Amino acid sequence: MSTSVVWFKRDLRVHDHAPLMQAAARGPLLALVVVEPTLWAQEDASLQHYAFWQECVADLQRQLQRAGVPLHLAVGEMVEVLEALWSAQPFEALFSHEETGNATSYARDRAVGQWCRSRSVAWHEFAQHGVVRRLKNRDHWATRWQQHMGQATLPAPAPGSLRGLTVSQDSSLRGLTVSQDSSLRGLTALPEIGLHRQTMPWAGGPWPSPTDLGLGSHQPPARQLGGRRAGLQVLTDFLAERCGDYRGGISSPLSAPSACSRLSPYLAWGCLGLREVVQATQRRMAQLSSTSGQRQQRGLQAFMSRLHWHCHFIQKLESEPELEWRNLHRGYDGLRDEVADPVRLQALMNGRTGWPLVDACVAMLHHTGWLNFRMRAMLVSVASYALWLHWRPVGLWLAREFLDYEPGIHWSQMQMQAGTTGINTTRVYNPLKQAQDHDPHGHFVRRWLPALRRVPDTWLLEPWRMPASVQAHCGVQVGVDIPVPLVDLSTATREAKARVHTLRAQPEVRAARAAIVDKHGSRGPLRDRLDAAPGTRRRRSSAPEAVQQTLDF
Ligand SMILES: Cc1cc2nc3c(=O)[nH]c(=O)nc-3n(C[C@H](O)[C@H](O)[C@H](O)COP(=O)(O)OP(=O)(O)OC[C@H]3O[C@@H](n4cnc5c(N)ncnc54)[C@H](O)[C@@H]3O)c2cc1C
Repeated sequence: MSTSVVWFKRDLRVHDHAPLMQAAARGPLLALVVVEPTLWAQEDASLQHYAFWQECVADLQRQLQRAGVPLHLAVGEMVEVLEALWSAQPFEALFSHEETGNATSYARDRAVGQWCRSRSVAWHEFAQHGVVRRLKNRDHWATRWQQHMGQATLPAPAPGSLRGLTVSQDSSLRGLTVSQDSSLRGLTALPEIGLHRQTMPWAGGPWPSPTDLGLGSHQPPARQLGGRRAGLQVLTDFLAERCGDYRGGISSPLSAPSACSRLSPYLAWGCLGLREVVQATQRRMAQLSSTSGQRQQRGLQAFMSRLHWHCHFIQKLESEPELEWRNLHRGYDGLRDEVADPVRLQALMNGRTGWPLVDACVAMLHHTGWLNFRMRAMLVSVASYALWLHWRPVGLWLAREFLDYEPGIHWSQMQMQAGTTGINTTRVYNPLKQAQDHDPHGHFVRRWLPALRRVPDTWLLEPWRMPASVQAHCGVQVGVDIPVPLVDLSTATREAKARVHTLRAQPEVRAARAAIVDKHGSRGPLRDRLDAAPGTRRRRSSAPEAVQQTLDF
């Protein structure tokens, strides 16, 4: 019999949780979540993530309590927490899922590995989805994904079945220190650190306040609620009904909020395991009759391909952690200035670019914490081409705005949409064309931008062009109620595309593609589908460069 600590990170559930079950099979365990101030102080973290995380942790605590053990909350840097725990109650093993996180969590994991070796604690890490650690290239990756998803899911521990590890003296854990790195954003003094075992809710107790963690004050008023219970409701509802609208409904920002599954935050924080979602989807597909359930069947097939993409994109960051902050294809270094033009960046972040669909998307995102894929891609495309902003500062802002921020998907997608991977088709979304296609009657822009409610239909696409007489008639002033775009959209985009294409055509830039395809490109029949935007039509051509140049403008 041996004693273990089970460390919950972005896997906040007890179902299909290999670390928990393996630790339980060996003996008593201590279930642990940690508020790590350095992680929360990073520029990609925001208050909505913290609030959602707290809701997930509260739900996890209920799940563990049912299984017979309390959930322990510690506040501090992970190595210091482990050291304090170990001093109070030595343990032999640490169990957790592998995490493909940002540079800070990666460095933290390396430090934890070192600490474990120094204390002869065995660290057992388990794959949480189809991402493969230490992968050399993408050959056979899709087959491995299928195998992983096909394995039986682990049940939740039976009620009262887990044995807890008792820590003798909470007081002996006091006095942990927090990194005082002055570069940390707004980190102020933290409350006394220790190991706490109060029952939920922990309000006013050991949770550090958002201010303590430097997390700002904005919460999207209509964000999704955290926790497994909420995640299961969303899954059930999607599989039962909403999946019928998936195909055809996911591109328009009007239909997408209900046509999309809305599972992303629950997958990002691990309240639901990817394998259980894959298997629930397969079961539902088998249940649906081939005649009456055809629409839903087709929706679920398309949805399944996205579940595949989930891991395909996270794998990129797992295999190349640097893509979080530098171009995947180094030939694109220097293309855009890493220091963003502050006026353009602010206009984008404040939803004041002047292009109605762009500004409406920013307003919706700020209110809900969510946006559908096509609108995310359009935002990044406008930022990267028309506004010529580097993907890194734009990506940091969006990471904070997306409730479902998942570093592997996020940074891979940011680079793909900004055209710096070197292997993907350049996709430039024209926000005016997108508005015509996906919001032809202006319902979406009028919902999110009140000033446009008074603008006549004729001027809805380009309201800044309204003649003075029309402005006076509808009581909307261009330059005050409606911003004037900072650049001429078609000229700026044309110039941006020309710059990218000139660079791409250089022999050394072309030559470097092969190595990137080998490491990151999808293989076989999935190859094109995996990297394509949903609903994007592709030009058929056998010449790779011709495929690369396909433009959606
Ligand atoms: C610039 C940019 C940044 C993005 N950042 C994130 C992010 O931080 N976190 C995140 O989960 N998704 C991200 N996406 C992908 C996608 O937009 C979201 O997964 C999706 O909108 C979430 O809504 P949903 O769960 O209803 O999606 P659904 O369409 O119902 O898809 C189900 C699940 O499949 C996965 N998925 C769907 N689309 C993609 C995709 N294109 N690439 C990889 N996985 C996908 C997600 O896990 C999603 O929850 C980003 C896309 C872009 C263009």
